[in-house]
Order: sequence, then C-alpha cells, then structure tokens
Amino acid sequence: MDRIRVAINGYGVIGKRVADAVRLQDDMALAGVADVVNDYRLQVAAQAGLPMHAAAPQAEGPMRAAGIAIAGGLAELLAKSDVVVDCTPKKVAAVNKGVYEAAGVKAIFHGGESHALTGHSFVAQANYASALRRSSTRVVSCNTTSIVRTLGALRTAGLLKRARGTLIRRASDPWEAHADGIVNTLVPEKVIPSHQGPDARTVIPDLDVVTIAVKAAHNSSHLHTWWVELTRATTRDEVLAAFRAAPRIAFVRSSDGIVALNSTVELMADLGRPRGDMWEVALWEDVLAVDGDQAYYTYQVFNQAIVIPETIDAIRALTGIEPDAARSIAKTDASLGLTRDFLRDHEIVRREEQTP
Ligand SMILES: NC(=O)c1ccc[n+]([C@@H]2O[C@H](COP(=O)([O-])OP(=O)(O)OC[C@H]3O[C@@H](n4cnc5c(N)ncnc54)[C@H](O)[C@@H]3O)[C@@H](O)[C@H]2O)c1
Repeated sequence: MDRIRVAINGYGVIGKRVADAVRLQDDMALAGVADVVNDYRLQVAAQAGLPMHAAAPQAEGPMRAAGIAIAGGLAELLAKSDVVVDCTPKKVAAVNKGVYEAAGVKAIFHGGESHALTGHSFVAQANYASALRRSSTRVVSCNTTSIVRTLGALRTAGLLKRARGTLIRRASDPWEAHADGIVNTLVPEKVIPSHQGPDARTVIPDLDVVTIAVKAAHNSSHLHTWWVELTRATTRDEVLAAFRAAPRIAFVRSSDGIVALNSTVELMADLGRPRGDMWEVALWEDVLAVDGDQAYYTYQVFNQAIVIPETIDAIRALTGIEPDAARSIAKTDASLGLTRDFLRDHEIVRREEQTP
C-alpha cells in the first residue's frame, strides 16, 4: 500500500503536533512542512531533519539565513503531497484554499476557519463517513471537538435531550503567553450563546445545546461544566457507561489527587506523554452527578492536543484509504497511545474481556 503523502502548512501549536502524529502512522508519510518565519521553532524542526519549505517567496532568504535548509516553496511541497493540513492562523487558511485547489491537493482546515469554507466540519466519531473522499473538511476547534465527543456519547446512548454548558477558557497558549495573556481577571464573551455550541451543530445538526464562555487568566487548558437534561430518569452508572463506550473520553478522579487543571498537566508529564499532550477529554468520574433526568459533570480540554487524532482520521477519510471510522479511530489511538482511563485502563480492558 502506498503511504498517503501529507503536507503541513503552518508549523505552530497544531502544525508541529500534526507533523509528529503523521510520522507515527504506518499508512502516511510526511512530505514536508511550510511556514513563513524562521524562529527557534522552525530551526528545531530543521535540525530534526523535517523537509522545510518557505510558504511565501520572501520568507525563503531569512529562513536560509537562520540556518534552515529549504527544500522548496509551497508549490513544490504541494506537488509531492496528496493532502495538505493547513495549520496557519485564523483567516490565513481561507486565502490558501484556492492555492490547494489549483494544485489538485485535498485540504484539511482547522477550527479558526468557518464551516462555510469547506461546507463540512469533522469529528471522527460523529461523521467520518460523510467526509469520505471529499476534497476538503474542517476539523472543528478544541472546545467544539470536546462537546461533540461528550454530547455525542450521550446521544448515541439515547440519553441526550438538551445541554447547557459553561466554558472557562485559557487566555493564550504557553508559547505566546508573553504577548497574548490576561492577568488577574476574567473576560466574559460578549455573546450568549458563545460560538462553540452552534459550532457543534455543524457536526451534529440536531443538538439542543447552549454554551456560555469566559476567558480566564491561565494558559494550561479549558474547563467545561455541563448541565444536561436526559431523555429519561436514569442512574449515574448508565451515564458513566455511555461516556465509557465512546472513544477519546478518559476518566479522572479527584480521589486520585486530580483536583485541578494543573493536576492533569503534571500527570501527562509523569506518563511521559510527548509534549505533555492529552488528546482525550478528561472527565471527572467522581464529580459526575445524576438526579433523575438531570446530569451534571465537569471535564478538561487540553486545547493544544485534542484535535490531533481527529486530524489524522480526517486525512484517512478524505483520501479514502480507510473507509471505516472505527478502524481509523482505533489505528490512530493505538499509534498515539490514547487511553480511556489514565490510571486504570487495564481494569477497563479486563472488564470488557469479561463482558459476553
Ligand atoms: N492553539 C490551539 O489550542 C488550537 C486548538 C484547536 C484548533 N486550533 C486552530 O488551529 C489553527 C492553527 O492554530 P495554532 O494555534 O497552531 O496557531 P499558531 O499561531 O501556533 O501557528 C500558526 C503558524 O502558522 C504560521 N503562518 C502564519 N502565516 C502563514 C502563512 N501565510 N503560510 C504558512 N504559515 C503561516 C505561523 O508562523 C505559525 O508558525 C487555527 O485555525 C486555530 O484556530 C488551535
């Protein structure tokens, strides 16, 4: 089988992680990465031997001057690629769409772009099949991905009626905290609902969901608190089972000392995760409460990593190399090392083995 040749345009928070993940797949090859700057991030990538490209002609000279060996421009990169993952900042990607189309290369965009850009928004467990062999899709943002994963799990179990959530968002990513952080305050979003709830409906159209978002003065990740009306009265165990049955949701417990956002950041480092990444939604098992037909729960979204497995699956869907969503998800998760319980995954596996 020929490997899918993948280009990454924009080597920032998301681009560098997609590049790492592509290199772990046995059905993909990294054709190269492109960017327009020459700072330490690009210099490290060049030192690691990644094929580097100047995404704009004027970027090539300064990149070379910074010691970055250049394999060509964006056109050369696209010419040797089957699919490009655009990881450039908001609004830049939309301009690139015509360039990718002209080169005849399939394209994946990210959550900074609007649904209208591609007409298709992607979360693997919800709508992989509808992305098969399309020319482009948009992997939705970190928060929207978490909403689709969790509410999608309750919906699949026939339990979801309506959901209301509050999102406490990180102010900036760590690498640019010097330039784009807030200190000692909270900034409520000016519009209710915040865009994440409506955005989740670009993937699951009939979700009854409202979100309110607040930007807080930290940079590690996002915290969501949810109040969900269920279709009927049920038990805590049934709600937990619905989450456990869905991929890419992992349980954490305050009884294990995981009591705050910084706890999982430390845990990921202790587990030896690359870049300390958490690709799963971390849902507090012992905080979840169910009262009749009402469920209440809290989870953490590690924004820098959650969309990476989705992006790998989107590459398989667009190229059609794997027509089955579950098989692609399983392959991606095994290659990255996702779990459904950071401390007790072995217990879950044993329980599943015993279930007839
Ligand atoms: N940061 C997150 O937590 C996060 C999470 C989910 C989705 N996203 C989305 O992913 C996309 C990328 O975000 P990011 O956080 O990785 O951004 P980033 O700022 O970390 O990285 C963007 C990179 O693109 C480069 N770039 C700028 N203009 C370019 C051009 N014309 N051509 C090629 N490269 C160019 C920049 O130099 C930078 O290295 C956005 O759509 C964003 O909304 C971000």
